[in-house]
Amino acid sequence: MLRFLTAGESHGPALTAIIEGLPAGMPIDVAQINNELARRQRGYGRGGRMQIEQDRVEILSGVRFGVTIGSPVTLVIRNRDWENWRQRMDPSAGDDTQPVTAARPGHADLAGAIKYDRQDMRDILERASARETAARVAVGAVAKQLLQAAGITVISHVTNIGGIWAAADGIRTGDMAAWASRLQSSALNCLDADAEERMKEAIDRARQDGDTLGGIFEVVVFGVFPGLGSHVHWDRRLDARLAGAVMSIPAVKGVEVGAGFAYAALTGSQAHDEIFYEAGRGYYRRTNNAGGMEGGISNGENLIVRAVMKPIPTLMRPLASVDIRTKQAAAAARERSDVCAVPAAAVVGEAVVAWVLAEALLEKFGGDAWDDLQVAIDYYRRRIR
Ligand SMILES: Cc1cc2nc3c(=O)[nH]c(=O)nc-3n(C[C@H](O)[C@H](O)[C@H](O)COP(=O)(O)O)c2cc1C
Ligand SMILES: C=C(O[C@@H]1CC(C(=O)O)=C[C@@H](OP(=O)(O)O)[C@H]1O)C(=O)O
Repeated sequence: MLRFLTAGESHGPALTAIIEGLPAGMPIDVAQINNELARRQRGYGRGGRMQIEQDRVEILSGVRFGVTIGSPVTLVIRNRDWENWRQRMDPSAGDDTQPVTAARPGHADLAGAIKYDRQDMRDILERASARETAARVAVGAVAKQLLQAAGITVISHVTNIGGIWAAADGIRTGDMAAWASRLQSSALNCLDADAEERMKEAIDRARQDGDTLGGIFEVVVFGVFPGLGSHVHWDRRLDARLAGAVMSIPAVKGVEVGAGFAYAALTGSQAHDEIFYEAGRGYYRRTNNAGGMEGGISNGENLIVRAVMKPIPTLMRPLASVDIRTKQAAAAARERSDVCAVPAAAVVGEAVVAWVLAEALLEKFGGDAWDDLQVAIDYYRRRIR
């Protein structure tokens, strides 16, 4: 069984992840993990924190000479900002003279303070912060390396920021490598250069107004063979597991698979992807409204998962709130913050999708030893050809 936990506060010393259940003998490329961490830090509209951090992973266990040995793998990402927060975040001593008491609508502050009986909402926001997604991207980067060996690649792109749509339909069927290299040069992880300019202007306007923006990103998975996930029980359905994983990204409020909510306006004959067969190629579809999954099982087409991110809750022109000490009206707390983080959320989306697929892959093929896994995948590929 493949599983992971993360720990760490946003302004604490470090983020930590422990991955258990990786096959022994799997090569781990640290540079590739760091590349994913750097991708998550990019994106027009991010705040001052990303100028401070230069996320890099350290591996503390489970790997020798670049290869897994079957024991739990510990990943650590140190917070450079910790030096500036020691006084207020030290685990053993210190005293915060600036408690956060005016809850930000849209953040975890108030609900978390009530639930955990905290008078300083920093005790909540430090862990609710999407800083945690750096650890998940490191974990996802390891999952991506596992998937690579099976020929599966996960990419993402931004389709909407602040209501501005980017044209990008071709990516769902085209050449993955070409899309990936085009996305590399985009400030917003977006394929439509005109839309990107308008999105950047909208982000500038929001920043000037003390406001924030959300948007939509899409994750596309190339090279998936049929048979990951299962129809036999609710918690084995691949679509359900992917939706849950993507919904767990802070600020994600909706997830679609394939045609998603557009299905409402289609008839059955328009909606479903007709089945064809060609010797050598096998079964295939000319459309992919299903987003590569039927009955909770991958069907061999590209996986397509979209998610909407709500606007960032911390506003420089704060909304009305209440001070939890006095119960008097107060402007919501202001902290250094992003104006828009949809491109970063898209990279996190790739990571969580990669993780779910890695889990499903090992469930299907077993995962004690790297070479056993390759043999099992090769056999299966031959069988379904
Ligand atoms: C990559 C990323 C960066 C984020 N940056 C900020 C930020 O700078 N300020 C903020 O208030 N919220 C930010 N958020 C959103 C909050 O973390 C999120 O809204 C909060 O944890 C409440 O959770 P919920 O929106 O899922 O209810 C970010 C989210 C992501 C995915
Ligand atoms: C630190 C990250 O994102 C943070 C997510 C976040 C939030 O409230 O979710 C608030 C901001 O943190 P800070 O208050 O330190 O500026 C973001 O920068 C990161 O993505 O690595």
